[in-house]
Amino acid sequence: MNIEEIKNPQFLKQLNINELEDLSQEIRRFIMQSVATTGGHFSSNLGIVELTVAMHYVFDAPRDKIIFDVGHQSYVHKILTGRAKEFKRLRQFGSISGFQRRHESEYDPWEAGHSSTAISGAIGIATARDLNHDDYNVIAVVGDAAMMSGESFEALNYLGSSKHKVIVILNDNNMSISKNVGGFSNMLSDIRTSKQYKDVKDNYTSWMMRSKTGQRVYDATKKVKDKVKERVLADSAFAQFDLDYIGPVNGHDMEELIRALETVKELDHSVILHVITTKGKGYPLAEEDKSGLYHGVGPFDLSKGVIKPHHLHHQMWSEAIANHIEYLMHEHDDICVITPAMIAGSQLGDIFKKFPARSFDVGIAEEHAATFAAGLSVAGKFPFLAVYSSFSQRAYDQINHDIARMDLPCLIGLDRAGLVGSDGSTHHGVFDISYLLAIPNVIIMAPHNQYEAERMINTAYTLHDHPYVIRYSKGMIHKHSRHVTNTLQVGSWDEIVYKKENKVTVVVYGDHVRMAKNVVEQNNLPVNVINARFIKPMDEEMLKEISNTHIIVYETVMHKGSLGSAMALYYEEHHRNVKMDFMAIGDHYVTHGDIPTLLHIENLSPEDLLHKIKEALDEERKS
Ligand SMILES: Cc1ncc(C[n+]2csc(CCOP(=O)(O)OP(=O)(O)O)c2C)c(N)n1
Ligand SMILES: CC(=O)[C@@H](O)[C@H](O)COP(=O)(O)O
Ligand SMILES: [Mg+2]
Repeated sequence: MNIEEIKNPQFLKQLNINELEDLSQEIRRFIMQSVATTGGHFSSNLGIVELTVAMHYVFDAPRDKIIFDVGHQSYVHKILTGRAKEFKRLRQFGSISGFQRRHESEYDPWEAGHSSTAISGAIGIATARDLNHDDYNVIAVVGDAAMMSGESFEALNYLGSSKHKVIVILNDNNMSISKNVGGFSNMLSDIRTSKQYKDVKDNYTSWMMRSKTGQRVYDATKKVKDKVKERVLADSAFAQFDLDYIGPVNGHDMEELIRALETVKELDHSVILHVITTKGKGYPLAEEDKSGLYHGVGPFDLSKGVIKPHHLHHQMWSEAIANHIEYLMHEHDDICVITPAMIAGSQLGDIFKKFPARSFDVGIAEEHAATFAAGLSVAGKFPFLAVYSSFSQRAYDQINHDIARMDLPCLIGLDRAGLVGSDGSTHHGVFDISYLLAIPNVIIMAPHNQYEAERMINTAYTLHDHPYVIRYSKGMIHKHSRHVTNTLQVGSWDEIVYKKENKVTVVVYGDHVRMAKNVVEQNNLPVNVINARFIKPMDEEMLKEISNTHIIVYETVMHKGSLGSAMALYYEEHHRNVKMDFMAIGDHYVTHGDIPTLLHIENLSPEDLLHKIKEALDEERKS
């Protein structure tokens, strides 16, 4: 069959088990070839092929609502719902997102990108369904790592007492991006491997095979399961939530999956269906991957596998920051490192190998990560919390209430700050300055090169006086092997280009310092470039010095709550009438795509900055 010709999943209901299995293999091959060409989320989608085909065989989307938690594993769903042709331009500007998006399809009733929202959303939809006296099914497909995040537990707790039926499918591949962590994960492993469960599963599965209807199977096996529940499941989380549980079911056995889905479809109450899958199924290198190398991939050669590009002279910001933290950890044993499930993305692998006693992966639990850091700090440790800017939004109150209010010495590394590109609106790190500026005691830093980053980290550790935030993008920077040990004056800005007679000043920070310097120097413009490397506190001397020039503040964050807005407030409070232009993101979400294109559509390209500078120069000439 030509996968790209699939318009909707209705055809599945005419297929027999063998045909469904053959189709699954074709879809798996399509995903391998397509994602290895464009990049995207690879192993999660390879592992969920049969489950997604079986769901669309048993349920009737779009009337039945199928929600994928996070949504990075919804490629099979998108292929079955008429979007296969778009995979040539997956996650590119103007084409389909890598997550469920409601504007894309009626088959996407929900959308996400951040983890652990599916069950809460599903309960809301199911409640509305019953209030409207409607009767469709609501299915939330949740990965084992997403299941272990706070919001999932809040929702499960509520679901146990709610009369609005939701089918929760736990897609358990025992992997987060890298190895899953935590007590809950260990409990799932016990279920997955317990002898009692193996016996029941084998018998249960054969009972299910013989049955004609799911309900009879369910009734027939209920007694056995209650027995098993007493022995194996009694202490399992699901039993504690007073939620019914069915499984574990082999997530690559089409017949078993269909039987199980038909059973849960007929039940008159909420249920957790536990499905065991293999992340990366069908591509051995991905199946064996425990480090997250095949979770999110760039384009790669399937015959060779993902080869981590060795950046001889360049490195990602994450690497530069992690390398310097590691360098300090050798010297100072009070430094601890925390990550909420992003060891690979935050390049912390070496630190976890070298300092296992002082490195903590807390799973998808940004709230816990931040307050855990606060606890370490009050007890005399110096925590480095590495967290993506957009994921840190989950920990707003913990940073505010547990860290800043107690004014605890620590360092928060906000990775993926600014526009991230293909992950799109849920992942752009464009809100952190807005949410941090209002929080007292927090010091916000944005380095423009490795040396400045290392000096900032040294400053935070040496002064040991406040919570410091250092924000850096997904971009690459020049790699220096030598580490620096000196510090910076907190709140000091830096004159990259400065002449007293210049009438226009560009204020930038982070990656954009180099861009602005290039624009000014390549066009030979009489314009100052100021590196506002401390977003908070600002450099008040510098603010006064440039206040008689025409100031252009350029940043790739939301304008509301930006550095520019803080500067305008400062000048207003100090009764200085200053000409200011603001180049930042307006009151909307930025879609997915390559960064140059996104900058262009946001009027934030280097060309846009050049145009703004020329306008300001003209205005100054005329005045
Ligand atoms: C709040 C939040 N934190 C972190 C992430 C990054 N993230 C995306 S997928 C993922 C792992 C998901 O594992 P699981 O739920 O088991 O799904 P699988 O990929 O194994 O199918 C993580 C940590 C996120 N999307 N949202
Ligand atoms: C789905 C998800 O949230 C993560 O996989 C994220 O896409 C990782 O982003 P990076 O690729 O920037 O590490
Ligand atoms: Mg998983």
